[in-house]
Amino acid sequence: MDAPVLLTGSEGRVGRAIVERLADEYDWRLLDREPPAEDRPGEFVVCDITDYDDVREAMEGIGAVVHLAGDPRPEAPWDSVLRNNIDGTHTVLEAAVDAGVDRFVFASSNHAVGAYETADRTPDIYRPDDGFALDGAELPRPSNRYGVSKAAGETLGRFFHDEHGLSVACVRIGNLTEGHPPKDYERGQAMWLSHRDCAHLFDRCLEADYGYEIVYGISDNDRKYYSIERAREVLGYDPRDNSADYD
Ligand SMILES: NC(=O)C1=CN([C@@H]2O[C@H](COP(=O)(O)OP(=O)(O)OC[C@H]3O[C@@H](n4cnc5c(N)ncnc54)[C@H](O)[C@@H]3O)[C@@H](O)[C@H]2O)C=CC1
Ligand SMILES: O=C1O[C@H](COP(=O)(O)O)[C@@H](O)[C@H](O)[C@H]1O
Repeated sequence: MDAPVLLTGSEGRVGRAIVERLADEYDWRLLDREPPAEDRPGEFVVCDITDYDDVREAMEGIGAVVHLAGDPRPEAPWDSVLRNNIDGTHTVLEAAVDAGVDRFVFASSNHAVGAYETADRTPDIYRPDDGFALDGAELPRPSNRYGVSKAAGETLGRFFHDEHGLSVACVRIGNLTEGHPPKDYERGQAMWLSHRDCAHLFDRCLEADYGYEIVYGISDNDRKYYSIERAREVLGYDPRDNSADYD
């Protein structure tokens, strides 16, 4: 990717995991409603993603967008996810297409499919050797309003791909935890995403060729019940971490 990459939500957990590891790989333009707490590579834009004019200006000359900005709380109230996650994502997509951006990588979530974790399936699905698996082709089944907003973002991406030819990758991120998987939390261990694999996965989303994809953003955990085969096949994702290595 030779053109600059716009990453929204850069001051958050996922944004920092990506940019810290890929600082020299791309010409970054970082965006957040909060100013940077410390030096960041490239340019920095402080604006709210719901402000079309500001976002459109930030898109000038951009080749690809990594869209992370939003309310990440599973318990977030409807007014917040409606504004930040749904209207905000629509605004970023519209500004990207208007600016001629080629590629859009969207931070979706495990909560877009959380309701597949039914009482009869859990906790067994969080353990190795259980046969249940999701592969990204299944319908969304949100477990809360936040998950609804993430499923809406995926569908917005599908529309902008079909309508405008934008390459779109939706990454259903599991549980990003630095240094080791969550402790004493089987769900978190099943869907752990290490910082190293997170940066690698988003790097592949910026480099691979695809039209519209939904993939799972997790490390290669023995406990996983999300398949990462599509990410391997289409993106060349090759995770190096496994939550079982920390048992
Ligand atoms: N951390 C995780 O394990 C997971 C994160 N995700 C998703 O990844 C994305 C990033 O998550 P985190 O980094 O953990 O969240 P975070 O809360 O640490 O970072 C989000 C960043 O977005 C910014 N932001 C929020 N609303 C904004 C707006 N309207 N305009 C401009 N900036 C805005 C915030 O200032 C913050 O710096 C989110 O979309 C979240 O839903 C999905 C699954 C798991
Ligand atoms: O989408 C997200 O999911 C992770 C994992 O969900 P959890 O309910 O098992 O914690 C969550 O940690 C993160 O904050 C959220 O954005």
